[in-house]
Amino acid sequence: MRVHIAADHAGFDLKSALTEHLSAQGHDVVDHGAFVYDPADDYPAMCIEAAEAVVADPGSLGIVLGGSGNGEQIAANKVDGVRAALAWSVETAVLARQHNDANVVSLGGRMLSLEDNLAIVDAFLAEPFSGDERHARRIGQLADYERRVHQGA
Ligand SMILES: O=C[C@H](O)[C@H](O)[C@H](O)COP(=O)(O)O
Repeated sequence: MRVHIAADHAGFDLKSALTEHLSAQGHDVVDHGAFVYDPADDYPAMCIEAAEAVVADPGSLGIVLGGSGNGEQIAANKVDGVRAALAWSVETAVLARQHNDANVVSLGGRMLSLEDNLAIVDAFLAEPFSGDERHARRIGQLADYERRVHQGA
C-alpha cells in the first residue's frame, strides 16, 4: 500500500522509524517532509501536502506526526475528502478505519512509546472500513457538507 507521511520536528524521529518499519513490510512510503530536523519548523504545510496526496491517490492512506498529533490532525482535516483521526491506542486506530473510514491517522510522538505508535499504525493500515450503512451514512453527511459549503454544489 502507498502511505503518504509527514511530520514536524516533534514527530521527526518517529517518521524515520515508521518509514523503516513500513518499508520493511513492503509498503511504499512517500515522504512529504520535514526533510531535515528543524526545531522551529511548522506542521501545517507538510501535513496539508500529505493529506492532499492521499486524496489524489485513491487507495492510499496517510500518516501525520507531531508532538501530540493534534495540530497535524487539524491541518489534515482542512483538506476536502480527508478524514483524519487522532489515534492514541490500537482500538482508536481500528475504530477510525471501521467506523470512520479514516484515510489519515495522526499520532503524537511525545505521547506514546515507539512500540505503541508502531502497533497503532500497523492496526490502522490493516483494518478495513466496515461498510456498515450507519457509518457510510454519517461519512456521506460530511462529504455533503464539503460539497455544499466548500464547493458550492
Ligand atoms: O499540535 C501540534 C504538535 O503537537 C506540534 O508538534 C507541537 O505543538 C510542537 O511543539 P513545539 O514547537 O513546542 O516543539
